[in-house]
Amino acid sequence: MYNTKSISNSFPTIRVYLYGGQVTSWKNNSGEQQLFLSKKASFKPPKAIRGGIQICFPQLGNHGVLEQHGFARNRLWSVDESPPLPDTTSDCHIDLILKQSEEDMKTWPHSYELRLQVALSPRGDLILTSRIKNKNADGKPFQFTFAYHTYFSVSDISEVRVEGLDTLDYHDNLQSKIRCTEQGDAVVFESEVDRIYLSAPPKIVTIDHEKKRTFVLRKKELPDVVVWNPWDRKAKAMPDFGAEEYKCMLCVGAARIEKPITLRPGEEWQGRQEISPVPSSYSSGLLDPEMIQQMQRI
Ligand SMILES: O=P(O)(O)OC[C@H]1O[C@H](O)[C@H](O)[C@@H](O)[C@@H]1O
Repeated sequence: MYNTKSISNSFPTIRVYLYGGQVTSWKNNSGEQQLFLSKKASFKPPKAIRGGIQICFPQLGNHGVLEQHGFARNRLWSVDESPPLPDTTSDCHIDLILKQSEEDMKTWPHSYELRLQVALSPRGDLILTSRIKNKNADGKPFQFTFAYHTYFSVSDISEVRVEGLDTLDYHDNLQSKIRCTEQGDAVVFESEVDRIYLSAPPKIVTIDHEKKRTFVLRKKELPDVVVWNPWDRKAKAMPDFGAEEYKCMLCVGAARIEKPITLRPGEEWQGRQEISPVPSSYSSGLLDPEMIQQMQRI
């Protein structure tokens, strides 16, 4: 079917599908899966693969006239034969590229190159770098939004909290995108959540209390953050998602939505998301000082 590419840095391994340019698996040194992939995921067009890390381009959600989350996640990408040099010290990477198709030109009449580099750092961090270039020959600029829609695997959603988003404004997709302000010192999950946090700091942490694992997400040129869990009712309504699977996943991903990017012909934009899984020992509402020190060192 669709080609997969795997890279391995002795043990941490990553699987990337050419369909969607999507990372569908990321295992750490102990073979533990870091990303959620639905047991009911479809690997066939026109459905995007439910889980992993989806590349949303040139539109996120329904914030535009294109299909939900744009077309990039539903296209067959190619291996990039002339990739740019990696920004990391890693020599362990996969490079993919997506260019416009005749079909896409009907709805988004632009010539572009979207390059994606998926790299594993020497210590096992996952680094995604996207480069988007305007190749229009007619002199026209184009505008787009973008996201790494990242499905983390978690032990139990009720034991998870996301830190780094306190006091920020967000658009609440459950209330017609109205602008709200985060009141809590962390985001916790007791019902459906579907938000876009605006102008978030470059580091966001997702703490899985039960698993004692923290995902430290760092981002560049991607000011916003998508946070989503469908909860039970929506989970049941999605054909490619198990009714109970909402309990073991959480989407937290770097995005650029509020201020779309405009590129003139020849211009290039670059956006990056880096995830470091670190052990955490979070208990009773207080951060363990050892963990704070460890996170400061990262
Ligand atoms: O079902 P999908 O098209 O993959 O979208 C899954 C989710 O993605 C984002 O987080 C949106 O904010 C949600 O509204 C949407 O339900």
